[in-house]
Amino acid sequence: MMTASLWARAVRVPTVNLSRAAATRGVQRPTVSRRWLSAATATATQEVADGPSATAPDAPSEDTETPAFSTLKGHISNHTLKAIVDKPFKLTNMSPVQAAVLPLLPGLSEPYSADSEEPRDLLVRAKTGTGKTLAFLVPAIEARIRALNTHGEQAVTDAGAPADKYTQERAIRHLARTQAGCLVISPTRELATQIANEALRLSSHHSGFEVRLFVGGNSKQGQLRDWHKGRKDIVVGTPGRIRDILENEPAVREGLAEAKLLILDEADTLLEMGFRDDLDAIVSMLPQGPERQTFMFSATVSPQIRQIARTYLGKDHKYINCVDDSAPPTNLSIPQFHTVLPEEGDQLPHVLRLLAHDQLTHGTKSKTIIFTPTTKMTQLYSTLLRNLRSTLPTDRAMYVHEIHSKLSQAGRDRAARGFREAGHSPSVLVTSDISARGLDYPGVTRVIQIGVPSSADAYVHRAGRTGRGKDAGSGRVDLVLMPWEVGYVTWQLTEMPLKPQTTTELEKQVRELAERFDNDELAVNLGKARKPYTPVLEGMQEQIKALQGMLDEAAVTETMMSLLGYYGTRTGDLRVQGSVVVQGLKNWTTLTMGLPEPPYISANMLEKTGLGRKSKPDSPQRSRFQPRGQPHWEGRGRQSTRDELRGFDRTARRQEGRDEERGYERRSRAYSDKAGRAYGSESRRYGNDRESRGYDNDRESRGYDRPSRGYGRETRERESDPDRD
Ligand SMILES: Nc1ncnc2c1ncn2[C@@H]1O[C@H](COP(=O)(O)OP(=O)(O)OP(=O)(O)O)[C@@H](O)[C@H]1O
Repeated sequence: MMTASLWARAVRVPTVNLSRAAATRGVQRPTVSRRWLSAATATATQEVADGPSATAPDAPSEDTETPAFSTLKGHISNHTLKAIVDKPFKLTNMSPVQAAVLPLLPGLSEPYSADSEEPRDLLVRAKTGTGKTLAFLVPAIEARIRALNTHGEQAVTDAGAPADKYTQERAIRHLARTQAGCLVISPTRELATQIANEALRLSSHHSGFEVRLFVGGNSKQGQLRDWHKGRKDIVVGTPGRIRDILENEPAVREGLAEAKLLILDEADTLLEMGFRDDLDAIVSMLPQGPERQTFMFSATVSPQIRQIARTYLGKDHKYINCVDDSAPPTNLSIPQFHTVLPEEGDQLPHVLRLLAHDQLTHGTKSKTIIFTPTTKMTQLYSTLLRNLRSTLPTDRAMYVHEIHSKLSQAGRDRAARGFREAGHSPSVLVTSDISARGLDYPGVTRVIQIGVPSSADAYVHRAGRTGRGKDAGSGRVDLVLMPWEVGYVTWQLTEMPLKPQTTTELEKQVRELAERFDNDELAVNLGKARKPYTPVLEGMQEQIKALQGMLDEAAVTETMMSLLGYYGTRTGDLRVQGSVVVQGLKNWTTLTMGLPEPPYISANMLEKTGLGRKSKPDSPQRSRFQPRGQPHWEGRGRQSTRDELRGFDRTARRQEGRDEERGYERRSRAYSDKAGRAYGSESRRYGNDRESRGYDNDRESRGYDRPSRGYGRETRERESDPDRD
């Protein structure tokens, strides 16, 4: 359990004012002890909206300890408090963001009144993994309970009977089934599902409380059936699916038209252009402010986003900033390293050594998330790692999961569940940025980022997948860069506490750990790890070489094309010429992936990616490794080869090499046939690999505390539906 000292070390906690209404009812302000347990590394500020970025007048200026949840007694309902301090959460002390938000209750959860002078809308910024979900769900539940009770009491008054329990309960039941209490929007399906489950856990002692989930990728009909059947206390969803349902389902529109609380989690993402249309459409169908209360939460809130946020928030909203702007935005206690590879070919061995280092440090508890820039890269790397498990101490005991947008929703759910519940075997999750925000996988020991992140904020959120909640203070982050990516650290990640680590340093550390492991000197449980490991480590390069001989050329080509697109918009951030990126990626195909020569890149393609004029005719970089000639083995991404060729590369190919294109296509077809025979349907190849089948059977049935109400499991059986998120 997170100790008070850990939270206290992270920030100073601002005191907060109770609403006038609460104060007049004689509710006591929770006591906040004022004591620092150790030197502060950051400060929290609480600002009045539109005011200067200054510490709130009542923020403590001396050492402060975070308050215990028990101090909320009388401010929140006993049932909610029980869920927090007893089962299922069992928490003792509030995190800084919770200490800033929750003492605003009960005033914060009161229905709108024109007389109210307290700000009711919140914009909240707090570091990753510090419990923002609870900080917004507790007020959401409390507001719902309060609204239901008020409605029930009113019904009794209207009926003229002083204590008519039946009338009261009937009125509550009717309201709960017809009007939604709160709408929570999150950018990804996984995060929405996670929030829905947290809401169920937090409301588990409130009899009959129900949470509805609307996300893409799952059957809309099923979600609508659930909607019509049950209560609508809290509704959680992704923007696309919620908009779709609001626009096309009058019953849902009616129910949500009365939702008095709107919560945007990962608000900065939702306020970016990609989601704004959906968001505007949704907001137009909800009650308008000030009747509607709006909360926005994120770990990253830029001044621009703050400006946009004002459009959706009341003029007197409260900005609660628990991040010290003069300190790094990531969790300081997590060691963060960056490695600039001497050459592109060092990428795969370095990543494998990082995994070996993690296993030799954490044993079977090793749990790593690897972020890659694109979906294709995620597919390719997960395949590579699956086939290179034998180079690691735990050999084939390691599970490799993958999550990206090309996977069916059932596959995504299965992978997320498998990784979340991994406990007795080392696990790796290879993922695109779908998993960068909000997801709370317990016990992640390390985050590896291959290539530069899409922004400094993306770095913060990715890094925040480790060192969370009770694990704050543990974990590690590694950023692995190709030689020409170094400028990103200098120019874009200046605020991050990154330390350089060379490939040679890591190599030495892993070698030393391996020797200690072989000599029985490592106090770490590695299960049935292979011993001695040192010879395996020495043979790693050979194994990589052998695998390269079997790699699917088309998969590598497609991955490179996706990387061209990714880096095409980032040459400014990297401070390099487009031609340097192009050459670097060509080197990656030969030196890391072992192609005998780099794939052809058309002028058209270069233009489309913004990487400049037609690159010089391919100047083959000689691979250090084995040339081709061995049978293909698994072609990730092959399915879309023809589509992609049609999309951007085909014209050029037609102009400059019809024969080549025909050959490429022929190889592609031949491969597809072979793949079909070998692996059956695509879904079997991508979703039902051996590992998945292995853990699904026994883990499927487990769930959260209330299996019948947990989200995310039933999706496996349902048809994936191509609706927008
Ligand atoms: N007061 C607390 N003490 C200890 N652990 C807590 C506390 N509050 C929440 N947690 C746990 O901390 C973990 C992270 O919480 P949560 O997912 O809400 O973080 P977050 O701030 O929303 O992170 P992100 O910015 O990545 O979305 C969860 O496992 C949660 O149960």
